[in-house]
Amino acid sequence: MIQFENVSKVYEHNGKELRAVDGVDISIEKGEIFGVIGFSGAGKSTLVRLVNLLEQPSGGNILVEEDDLSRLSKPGLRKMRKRIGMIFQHFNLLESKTVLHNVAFPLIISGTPKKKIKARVEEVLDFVGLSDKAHQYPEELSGGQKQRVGIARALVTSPDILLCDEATSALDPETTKSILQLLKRVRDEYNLTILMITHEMNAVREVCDRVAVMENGQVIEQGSIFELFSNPQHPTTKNFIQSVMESDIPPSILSGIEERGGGRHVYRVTFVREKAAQPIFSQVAKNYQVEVNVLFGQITELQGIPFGQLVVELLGEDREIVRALDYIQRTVSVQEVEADAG
Ligand SMILES: Nc1ncnc2c1ncn2[C@@H]1O[C@H](COP(=O)(O)OP(=O)(O)OP(=O)(O)O)[C@@H](O)[C@H]1O
Repeated sequence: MIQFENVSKVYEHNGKELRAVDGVDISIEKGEIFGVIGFSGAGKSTLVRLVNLLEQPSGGNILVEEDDLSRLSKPGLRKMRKRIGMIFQHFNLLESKTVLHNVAFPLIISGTPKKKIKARVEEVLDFVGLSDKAHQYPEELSGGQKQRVGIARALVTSPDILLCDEATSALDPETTKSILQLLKRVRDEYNLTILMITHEMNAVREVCDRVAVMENGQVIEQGSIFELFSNPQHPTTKNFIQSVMESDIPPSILSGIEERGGGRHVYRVTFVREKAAQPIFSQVAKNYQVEVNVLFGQITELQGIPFGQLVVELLGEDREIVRALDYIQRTVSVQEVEADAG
């Protein structure tokens, strides 16, 4: 549906070249919610501006289905703009206009007949749950309600792509959740393709099917949410995941390990899929002369798949521990924990 092929965007800055987007290859399927995550300055907004036709790439191609965005004729551009809706971090609503007028605005400027506008605005306001706010003004709404107006306005022209630029970054966690759920409904009921730019891993984890991690204009890693969370490769990806997974061992537990002799038999065990439910440790305790002391951990779900990490200490004779470890490693991934590394 949206294809980035070796896309670059170079700016001149103080006589120097700045590669805001640098050789990006991403392929987004129709009906997919695709996240692009990165710290400030990674190039995410530039990437969005290339899709919403505000800027031209310096190199490479962006295809929307069969259309190459840099080769569109003027009528082609107008048509493409209608196919792309956008929502923003600060909502970008017209403060002096009612909710109804804000949502109707894209149809008014495209010369849609009044009757059609009324019916379509009613429909999308109902979809976002704001039918009763149609005659209120933005300043009378909460942040979440304003973003709902933003979503209704983006949907009113029936686009098939929705671009979300930090759409939940100005909202509290509860409101964020409800907006993300609404975006999921947008995808499910209208079969839109959603490109979501964010620096919040929680938002990505909540709704995205796949994600690309950007740094210095480049995609450093991409894959399904499950792949990235269960087996991140790049330190920046690991950082983002740690921000939501609390995989760091708390200092009090680390110092306890140190006191007991430096973490020789402390391991981080990662469970995925059905293995999270397997009673591995009770088997270990039963079959080997080893006690299992669970120090820290959490089990969660990613895209409906169980995923967990436990930090365990194995107590017993060295020889038995080696045998027990061998058994554990046959089923799940095990990594030794250094007391000072976590
Ligand atoms: N019009 C421009 N002219 C010159 N440099 C630019 C321009 N737009 C962006 N940049 C630079 O390109 C790099 C990427 O910026 P971009 O805004 O795309 O990053 P971002 O990941 O969206 O960050 P943020 O979340 O802070 O907006 C930055 O170094 C930025 O300073």
